[in-house]
Amino acid sequence: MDANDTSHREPPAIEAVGLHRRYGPAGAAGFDAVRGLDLTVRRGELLALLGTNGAGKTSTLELIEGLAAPTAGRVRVLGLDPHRERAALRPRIGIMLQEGGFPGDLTVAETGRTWTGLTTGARPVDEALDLVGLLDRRKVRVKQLSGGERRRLDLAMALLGRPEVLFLDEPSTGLDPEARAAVWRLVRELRAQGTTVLLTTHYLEEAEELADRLAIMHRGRVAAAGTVAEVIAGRPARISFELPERHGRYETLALPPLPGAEVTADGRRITVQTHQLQSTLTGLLGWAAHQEVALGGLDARSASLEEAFLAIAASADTATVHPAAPALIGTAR
Ligand SMILES: Nc1ncnc2c1ncn2[C@@H]1O[C@H](COP(=O)(O)OP(=O)(O)OP(=O)(O)O)[C@@H](O)[C@H]1O
Repeated sequence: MDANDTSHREPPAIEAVGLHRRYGPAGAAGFDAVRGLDLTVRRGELLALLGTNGAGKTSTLELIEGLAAPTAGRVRVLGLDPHRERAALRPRIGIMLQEGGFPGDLTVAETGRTWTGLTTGARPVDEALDLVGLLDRRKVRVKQLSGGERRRLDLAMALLGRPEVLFLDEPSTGLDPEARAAVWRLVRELRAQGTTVLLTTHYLEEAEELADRLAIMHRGRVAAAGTVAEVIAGRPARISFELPERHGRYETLALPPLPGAEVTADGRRITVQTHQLQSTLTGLLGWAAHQEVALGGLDARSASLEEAFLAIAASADTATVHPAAPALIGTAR
């Protein structure tokens, strides 16, 4: 057993097992937004929850934050039931909502004083405002803040209690690049100080920059989870190009044998997926040179998080995948 492994001593920061959330009545009139979700976030870890639109991220987050009870399954945060034991848990967690919705007539400092009552109050308001660069805006009314400043106020309020677990719901949406970089620096600092962070984001780059591990949701479940390398592992590299058009038609071409590769054709555009990028590319380029075929818009890339995400998003679609070459590609018209 790993000497640093404390999992046998204390429960994980967040643990969800077989989580379900249903909106509406049983039967066809209702909708299962979360369908048997399993998720573990270790203490001190930053986990990014990604997902296709409507995958159920917000519905899941609300269960973990205790804002709603699951239809079935079990969720624990710091060993507590976040819905039933909300009063005990609330001061130990920080929640940055997508829309903080603070009253517009209160000043930034007044908002901090009001909000601090909901937390342990461990961090002074001015310190939280300073962390997000809003200290000099403390006397400004919330309604006078820019969109980006409001987002930073949302974050400052989530930091008031020096939370053990921090929930960040799309923290950098609406921020300009400079403010985003500042938020990322702050999140890294908090993580380095031992704060557990569960972050939802639509930006794959944000997940790659910040997360120890990530989980990709699709249709109410976790479809893939692990480090970026683990999520990408096993995904094929991709080569794409266009067949040439000659004399108003494009040619019927027999691609060379590309062992282990999968070839798909969409008109003239050919996509080759392979786990041996170098040898497949070598075979393809050698063939093209020999046949004197120009491969238009040739693009070859290793597997990426974006590729993995898109593959998961498309997984319910019925993509036609042909077996490996040799294959007849192209249609003479
Ligand atoms: N109150 C509700 N009643 C019925 N269906 C709902 C309700 N809230 C959400 N849904 C549906 O549940 C599914 C999951 O929604 P949810 O907001 O959790 O997804 P999400 O992953 O956060 O999406 P996005 O990334 O687009 O914000 C969606 O199909 C949504 O339409």
